[in-house]
Amino acid sequence: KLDQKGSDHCLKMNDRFGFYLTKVAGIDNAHNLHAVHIKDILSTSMGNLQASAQFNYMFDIPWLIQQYPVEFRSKPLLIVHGMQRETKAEYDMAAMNYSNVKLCQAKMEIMYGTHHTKMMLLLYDNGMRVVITTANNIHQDWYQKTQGVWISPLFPKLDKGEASAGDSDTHFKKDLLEYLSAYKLNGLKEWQEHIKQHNMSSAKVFILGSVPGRHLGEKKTAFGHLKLRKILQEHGPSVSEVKGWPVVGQFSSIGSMGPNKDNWLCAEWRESLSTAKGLGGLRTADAPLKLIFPTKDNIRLSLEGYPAGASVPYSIHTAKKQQFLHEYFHQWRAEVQGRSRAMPHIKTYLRMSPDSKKIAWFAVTSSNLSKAAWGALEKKQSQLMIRSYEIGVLFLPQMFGAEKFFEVQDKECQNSGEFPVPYDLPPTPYTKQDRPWLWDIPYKDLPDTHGNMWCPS
Ligand SMILES: O=C(O)c1ccc(Nc2c(-c3ccccc3O)nc3ccccn23)cc1C(=O)O
Repeated sequence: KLDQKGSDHCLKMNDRFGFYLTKVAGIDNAHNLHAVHIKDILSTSMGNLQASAQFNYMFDIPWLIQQYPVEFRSKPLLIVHGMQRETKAEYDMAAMNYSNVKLCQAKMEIMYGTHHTKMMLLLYDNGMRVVITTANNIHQDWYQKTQGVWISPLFPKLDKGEASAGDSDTHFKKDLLEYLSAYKLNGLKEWQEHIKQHNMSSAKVFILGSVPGRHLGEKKTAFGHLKLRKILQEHGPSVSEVKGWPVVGQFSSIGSMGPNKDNWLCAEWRESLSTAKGLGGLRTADAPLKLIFPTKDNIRLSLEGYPAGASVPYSIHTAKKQQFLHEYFHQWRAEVQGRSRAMPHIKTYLRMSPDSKKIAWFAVTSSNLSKAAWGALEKKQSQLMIRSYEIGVLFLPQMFGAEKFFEVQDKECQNSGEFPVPYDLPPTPYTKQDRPWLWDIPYKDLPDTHGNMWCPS
């Protein structure tokens, strides 16, 4: 269905970028025309599935199996997770009911890391697809939230002796293989082989991966925010073109980033996201930073009500150590996509023109605003320490035949060149009364959409 040029005047061209939002229940269906549900991704219209691999943080295994068409439910399924102890045992138990399901536990050797990566590898009889998303493999992540999905083109199988390594200008295949080999898991070897046997030259996005470790030397720029810095240094906009353009970060959780902005956020991290091509030494005036994170009232008045906040785990213990963040906060507003009340679990990052009509690049990823996900430089900046597994994709205009920048799509129907940014630009600052959503304190003053209060135990 996704490759069919629908009759609906808006439907065509929506696979230009391969970037979609998930369907949201309870809003005008006009806002779901370009959106996808997990059942659409796994449907027979996408290919005759032979086997699949599902990378994620949270799994409801029976629910996941139900999302496959009945004829695909007994195909080999590899589940890659990072759970340990009781939760690992729960997953092992749940999988026992399905003889076609195998589990693969990612090694979590650095404290506080998570296996956050949300990715599907789909092997068909005539090729394969890679899908990178922000949604967990549980019902509520695909029900009333704003989530992002990138669906690759169908990558054809390489002929046996085919010379070309089947890679793209963005080194998509090489970077995906480098990411998977970093797990050092025998259980992934067969999928690394499947990827080697397919022609991925049609991939126009860059891979942004994170793998736990202390990455140095050549590997220092292979993952995390230094990978993004490296791509922007080489292929990004020129310094003169984006001088003073704001960096926008949008996410659903926030890690601890030190007592002031210059520890990591407005130094190392913003340095990478505001990188431009050319005169490396030329320090552009610091790029303005706009951070989009739901307010308490965004959550309270959302389609789900306060329970949406269970997926926005920002703790008061962390928040009170970094009040400086507050000045950068902006509300969640997505009138453009009819999703102001569909709380964000998507994570996106972009560089926006001052008039907010253009963007120099766009990234969608599992990475929240945290050192665990993006990495933090250590030992006199000689190594990048990352705690979690993450993956995302970066869109650069020139890879999609756009002149210099992407025009921001400012209404539902997308014209060819416009990029469908999932929320309203420019972002709306918090009011004086607004507070960031904190998930571990009670809210008993005002009821939510369903008339309930929030009393976390
Ligand atoms: O995407 C997201 O915003 C996201 C954010 C955090 C997250 N981890 C997480 C963790 C945790 C466990 C171990 C070490 C670090 C941790 O943060 N404990 C909870 C509890 C409830 C919800 C999430 N929790 C998972 C996701 C996700 O949905 O994948």
